[in-house]
Amino acid sequence: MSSATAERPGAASSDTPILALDGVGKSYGNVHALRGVSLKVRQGEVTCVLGDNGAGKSTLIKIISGLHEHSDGTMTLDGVECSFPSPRAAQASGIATVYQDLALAPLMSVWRNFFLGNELRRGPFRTLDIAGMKQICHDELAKMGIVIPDLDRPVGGLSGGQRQCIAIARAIYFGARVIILDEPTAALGVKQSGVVLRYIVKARDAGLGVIFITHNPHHAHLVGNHFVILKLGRVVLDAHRDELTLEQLTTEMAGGEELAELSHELRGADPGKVVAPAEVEHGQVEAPARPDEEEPSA
Ligand SMILES: Nc1ncnc2c1ncn2[C@@H]1O[C@H](COP(=O)(O)OP(=O)(O)OP(=O)(O)O)[C@@H](O)[C@H]1O
Repeated sequence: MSSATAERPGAASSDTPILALDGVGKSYGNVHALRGVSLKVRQGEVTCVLGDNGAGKSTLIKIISGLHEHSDGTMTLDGVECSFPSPRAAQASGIATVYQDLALAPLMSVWRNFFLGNELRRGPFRTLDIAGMKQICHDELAKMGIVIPDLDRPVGGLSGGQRQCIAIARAIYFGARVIILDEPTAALGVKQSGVVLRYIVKARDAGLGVIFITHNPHHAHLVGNHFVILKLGRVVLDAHRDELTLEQLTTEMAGGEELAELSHELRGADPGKVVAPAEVEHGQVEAPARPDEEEPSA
């Protein structure tokens, strides 16, 4: 397995995915967090990775972003086998990760955050090029349709959606080709989620390969080109947009046939009361006994 830092991958044919995982597994001791996961990320597409708690989404992000190495399978970048020994190596290969906590400094201004750790300097004394940074920050945000009237404002005073967009714009400006978004809409209301979803579409249309990690099939279906559902570390669904309706995606996410069967059972047990599957799933009500399990009456 070659290191991504050792050589920049060569020219790839247009239908080669930017990033591909083939049979990737990851074990922590005897816990198999991921097993046989295959995934293709293409330029100008949004690949949605959905899954419940413990499905393996964070582990997948960690492998692609260079925090953890995979135990099995292969990962290729532009068709060349690779692994990322560190987040810096992944970044150098054009893979940027925007985590939920965003790695933004809330008390610093918008433009300072945009350049955090990559400040522009000029002149013999290498002084900060403040005017240059503000101009670039303004232009880059404007290019993606983000209007923030005062770039000197602390980032902490902006809405969650705006903060997400700044973190995404920053990653794109600093050369990302693949951008991993870790549940970017999870903590947002409907309106703010809309801001971020529009921005995901802009990143896609700018030619990036977007990996959108989410619990929310509605958000995924609005922007996704293809959908992968993880369950207990395995891929249980991999489908393109034209193969899958929102209803099918929602059903698959909710547990698919298992949940339908349970719902059917519960209705059968007491036709007068329809128990929502979600109530059972969240332990709010106990599943009643199946009619065929009931004690025979005396
Ligand atoms: N460092 C670790 N050591 C041991 N087990 C781990 C470790 N990290 C994750 N796991 C296990 O691997 C499985 C997948 O976890 P992971 O965090 O990737 O899931 P997830 O889909 O991101 O879940 P969530 O949405 O709750 O964050 C879980 O069973 C988890 O307990």
